[in-house]
Amino acid sequence: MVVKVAAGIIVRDDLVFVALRSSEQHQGDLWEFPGGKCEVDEEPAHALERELYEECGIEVKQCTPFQVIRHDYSDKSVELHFFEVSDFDGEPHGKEGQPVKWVTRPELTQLCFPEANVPIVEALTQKSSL
Ligand SMILES: Nc1nc2c([nH]c(=O)n2[C@H]2C[C@H](O)[C@@H](COP(=O)(O)OP(=O)(O)OP(=O)(O)O)O2)c(=O)[nH]1
Ligand SMILES: [Mg+2]
Repeated sequence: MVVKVAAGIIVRDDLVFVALRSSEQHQGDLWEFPGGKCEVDEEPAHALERELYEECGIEVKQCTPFQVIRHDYSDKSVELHFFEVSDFDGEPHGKEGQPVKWVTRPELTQLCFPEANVPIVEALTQKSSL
């Protein structure tokens, strides 16, 4: 079974917002682009809006599909729908108590992300602008 996930690359002023997954979560203690699993029959864009409100307290105003990545971890297969989130209402924060930070794109390469995120970090650090 493949788990469908929506994740948001929240950008503002050339900074990207990232959150730390808790140790209890799958791929725990690694940095992530906030998001979560799509519910049954839920479109990824809708899941993105729902998850970013639940986890970061923002309302997405503008988002663009960025990349879809299918990845098989040893214990789980995921299909990650990444979106660029370029406009939103509210100030992103760790609404569920998770550590969060804004980083420059070069700084993304210094952080430990789940394996599936490697192509995303590469794309974000190679492009001159998102
Ligand atoms: N949100 C997010 N998940 C990622 C990223 N990279 C990556 O491999 N994943 C994986 C880890 C998980 O297996 C899955 C996302 O699940 P999640 O734990 O965020 O789901 P959720 O927010 O619905 O959490 P929960 O209700 O099950 O606790 O996708 C990423 O950048 N962001
Ligand atoms: Mg989540």
